[in-house]
Amino acid sequence: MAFDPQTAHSIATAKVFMVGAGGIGCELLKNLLLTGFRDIQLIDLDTIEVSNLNRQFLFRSEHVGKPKAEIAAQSGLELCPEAKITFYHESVIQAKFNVKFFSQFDLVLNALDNAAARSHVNRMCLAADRPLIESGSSGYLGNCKAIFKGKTECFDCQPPAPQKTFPGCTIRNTPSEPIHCIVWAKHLFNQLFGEADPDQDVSPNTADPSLLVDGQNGTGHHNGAPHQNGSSPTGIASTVAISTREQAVSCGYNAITLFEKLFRDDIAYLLSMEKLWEKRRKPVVLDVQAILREPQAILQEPQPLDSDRSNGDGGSTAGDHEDKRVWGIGENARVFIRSVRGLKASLEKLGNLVWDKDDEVAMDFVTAVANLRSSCFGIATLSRYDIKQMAGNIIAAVASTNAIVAGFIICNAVQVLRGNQSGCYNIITRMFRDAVPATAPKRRIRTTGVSRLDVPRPGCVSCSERVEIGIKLRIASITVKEFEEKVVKGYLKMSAPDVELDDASGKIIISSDDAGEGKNRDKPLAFFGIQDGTRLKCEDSLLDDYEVTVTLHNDDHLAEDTLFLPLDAHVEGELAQPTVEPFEQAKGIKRKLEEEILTPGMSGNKRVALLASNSDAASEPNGNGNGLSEDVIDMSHRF
Ligand SMILES: Nc1ncnc2c1ncn2[C@@H]1O[C@H](COP(=O)(O)OP(=O)(O)OP(=O)(O)O)[C@@H](O)[C@H]1O
Ligand SMILES: [Zn+2]
Repeated sequence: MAFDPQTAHSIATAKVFMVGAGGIGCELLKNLLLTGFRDIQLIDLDTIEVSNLNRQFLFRSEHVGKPKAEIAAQSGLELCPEAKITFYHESVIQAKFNVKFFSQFDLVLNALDNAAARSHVNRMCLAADRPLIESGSSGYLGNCKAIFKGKTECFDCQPPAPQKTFPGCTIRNTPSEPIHCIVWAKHLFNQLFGEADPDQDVSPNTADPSLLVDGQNGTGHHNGAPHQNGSSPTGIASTVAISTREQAVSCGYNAITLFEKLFRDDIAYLLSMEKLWEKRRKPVVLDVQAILREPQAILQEPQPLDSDRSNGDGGSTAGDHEDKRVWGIGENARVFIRSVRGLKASLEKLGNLVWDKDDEVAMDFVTAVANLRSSCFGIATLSRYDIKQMAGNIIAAVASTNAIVAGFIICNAVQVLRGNQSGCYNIITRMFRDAVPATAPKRRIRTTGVSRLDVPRPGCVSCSERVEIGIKLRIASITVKEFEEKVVKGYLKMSAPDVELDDASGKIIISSDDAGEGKNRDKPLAFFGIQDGTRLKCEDSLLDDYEVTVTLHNDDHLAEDTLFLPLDAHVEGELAQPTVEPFEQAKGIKRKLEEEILTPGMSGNKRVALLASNSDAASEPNGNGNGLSEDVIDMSHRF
């Protein structure tokens, strides 16, 4: 009833593909059906967890453990029996969902939670020339935008936001906050049980700039730092020259020996770097035998791990309560010993482990290690629950954000079906502190800013026509594995790459058939006769015609921590900016509405209605008929 007959017909006959049936996906499927969409295919690889139920309302407790895709389809059909809903309980990153598959849809809607899948669907839609509506939420922040091949910015046009990192010296030598010890604990996990990463060294760093005296490097005699293989002034032999992993292997992962190395010997070694502690509080060494002898250590033995422990965002359970208690030092020591034993057994059975916040033993290990290290440095210890939030970068999902984002997906979708690309917007919703009027108590306001879609970024490896790129790297040292992971998969975003020499030999360097298991992966590129100026042909076997030719430029002077540098790499700060700063505009309009329109004393609910109806009215003169004004509207309402 709300749409003109032509739009209503387009909606009823449109064939849409919805990718992801989680927080945004559940809202979106409901919206699609209520808007009149009747031909929907949806995909989700996951099964339903208890912690999903608070916001993923298509699922009920009896569905826990069942596929999200199946139950979403089933609940959707209950809501709208005349709809045709097809579901797939699997990953969208598969050869069977090829360009031909994507080509059958009028519209693809992403409701995903990870960059790899988003980037993949983005590529598939570009290859199939199908409009994509991309969306995401993180706490109170939500975003939705439409992507049209060659006309607007694609998902890969903007590089991902950099992850927050800490200086290596803070992590290895001078932690001062719980998060420093948590990061160290995760690095230690990888060193001991996972794939060792040289950037994640956990042993004392003798090259710490704080040790510099008279411009000398921190390994000399004049700076207070002992030689790497020498004895520290405490008389404890330094252990830093041997890798943490080698030491663990040589002691058979004996938990007590490891404890003594990590929380006694290495701390003593740090103490011997006297310069570090001139202006800082000195750490203390822990005595594991004394800690374990303490009666409270036995009394405070942690509860056995139970299976109903909350996974972070679910309801409250007995395990949940236990998770929020801060352990005593004896408990930390005992959990350390127990988790080292558990992880050692898993390592022997499964090979290298990957840290996962939802793996109970891995999480126990990180909690105990972080707290023990905090105890050495006089930093507050935290509960397992808090450490899990920080270690897992968990940001609580907010149902209202998902609902708003899913609403805007429909706004954009309807414009796509009307063939009105200029009626599609980049929409960002978030909370901020209310500053108006200045005298009133501060309140939190949700504001939604809407800006025009940006044009594609020239040189974007996903959406630009150019398929030739240049890359600077150290050909003699970068391995095939690093090239595949960081350049071909990471930078070129290929899911299942085939790489060969672009010459008469056509020698294969990386094959998608090997699935990352091929031999010679640890050899440097130079091993294959690759040299300065060699060209490589890279193809994604999951895409029919996505091929990039990469010219390799040798550069032995790249910064130590830089593996490669794309020749068209844009400098930070030069990134395309949104054409309007959505929040500034939204804030301005909100202020205007408050000053000019709202009657003082009006109740909260009426304000919401007035703001909403005023937004609708605002669209009239501009005449794009989508309920959104030409450049920006404000949908703010008060909480
Ligand atoms: N490659 C993929 N193929 C299909 N579905 C995917 C893929 N990657 C992620 N998904 C799905 O996308 C959905 C994203 O939803 P959401 O962000 O709400 O995640 P969630 O796992 O349900 O929630 P939370 O992470 O907060 O517990 C998930 O249901 C997830 O299974
Ligand atoms: Zn792009």
